[in-house]
Amino acid sequence: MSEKVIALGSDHGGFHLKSEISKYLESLGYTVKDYGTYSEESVDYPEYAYKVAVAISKGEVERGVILCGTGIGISITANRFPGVRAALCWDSFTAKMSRLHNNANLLALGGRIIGVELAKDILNTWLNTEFEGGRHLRRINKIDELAAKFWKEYLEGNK
Ligand SMILES: O=C(CO)[C@H](O)[C@H](O)COP(=O)(O)O
Repeated sequence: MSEKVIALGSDHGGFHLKSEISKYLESLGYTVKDYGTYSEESVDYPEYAYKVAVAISKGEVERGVILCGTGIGISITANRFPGVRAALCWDSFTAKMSRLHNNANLLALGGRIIGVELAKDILNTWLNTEFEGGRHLRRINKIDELAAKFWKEYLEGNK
């Protein structure tokens, strides 16, 4: 597993920007693992969020970029999976904070909102900002701890 591998996934609404991001990442020396979709034909974003989120959750890839028309649906879906921290960002400040404080392992973008040059700016900041740790580590650990607690109690209550 390498930091230099970036997973990509989108629906049709994010397909165009995903293609541009893929070329840009390769030009920067990253290896792109593209989980689709591969055309502008209409598809359902949860399927592509699932593919990328599972790869992150299982530790097959460390970081990735997911896109739909707004970035909302694909990030909502990805955040259902353990260990996934998908951040919907719209400028370099939100991208920077998503790394510093949230250790976001998925960057979510709106393909119908963000232009190519802005996306490159966001991506550069996101790829090159390290997690601060400290109090933020305690907080991000609580995300999965509380979700696991909920599911344990829920499943025990339904036995
Ligand atoms: O942004 C999205 C989800 O948050 C989708 O890309 C969007 O809903 C797709 O819409 P349509 O089927 O009308 O192309």
